Amino acid sequence: MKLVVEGLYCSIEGTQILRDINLEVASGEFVGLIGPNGSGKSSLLRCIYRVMKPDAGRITLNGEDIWRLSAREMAKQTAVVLQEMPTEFDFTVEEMVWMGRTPHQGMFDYETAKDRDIVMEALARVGMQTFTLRSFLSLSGGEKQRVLVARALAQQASFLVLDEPTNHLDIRYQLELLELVKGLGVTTIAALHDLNLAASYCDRIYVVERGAIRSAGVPQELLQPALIREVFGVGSKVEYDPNTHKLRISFFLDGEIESRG
Ligand SMILES: Nc1ncnc2c1ncn2[C@@H]1O[C@H](COP(=O)(O)OP(=O)(O)OP(=O)(O)O)[C@@H](O)[C@H]1O
Repeated sequence: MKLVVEGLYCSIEGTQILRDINLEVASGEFVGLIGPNGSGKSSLLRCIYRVMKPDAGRITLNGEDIWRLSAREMAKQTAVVLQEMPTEFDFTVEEMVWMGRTPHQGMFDYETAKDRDIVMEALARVGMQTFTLRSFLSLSGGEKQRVLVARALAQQASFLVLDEPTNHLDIRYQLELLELVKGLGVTTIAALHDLNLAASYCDRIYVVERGAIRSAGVPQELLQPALIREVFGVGSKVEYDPNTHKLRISFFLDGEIESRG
């Protein structure tokens, strides 16, 4: 599944939030969005998963304008994991994950053994298989996050949209979740605050700044101290770790190094 965003403009209540956004996620690619608070990452993702209608521009999945897809087709193709998913009613963990199967079922279809296997496997993959009957609202933030990832897995979508998916997770689950998603080989776009995680898992990264794409590239070329300073206003040291073959970025505020030295 290939995502293309072309010339996207979006405003909320008369204020322009996104301007002239152009980006692509190739089939099977894991692309990250990074940028300061309020830069427009979530708004861009909202346009991509079709809850916000742009003023201008086009978003296509495999060449098809997403606004021409039915809600059901859209739900079959696109799974979304947000930081805070508002839930009006309390469901059990299992029920939450079953919702991922809804777009695949007809109106009079019963749950099949295959659906059940998919749901249980999704729960097992995020380590939540012993929580099936627990109330979703009673879970910790990280447990909720893992259930929402299980729901996305159960949906078996070919395009994943993740908005800060590691927000509530402890370090082990952060790594496991990103390994898991990466291992699916599904086209993915993810807003990530943690630049080290972005550097480790993204094939390419777009930098969002004040509602526009400032730059894009592979992590090793893009994530340089000069860019990090200009975008995030902090100093940084970027090193290549020969053991993990990943970038390791440490951050400091101006004056910190001198005052400690
Ligand atoms: N419903 C809304 N009404 C008014 N302004 C909004 C609304 N939603 C978002 N904005 C504004 O749009 C801009 C972009 O917000 P957005 O949430 O997309 O940024 P973000 O990069 O995801 O931020 P963060 O890193 O803090 O999550 C911000 O200035 C925000 O205040």
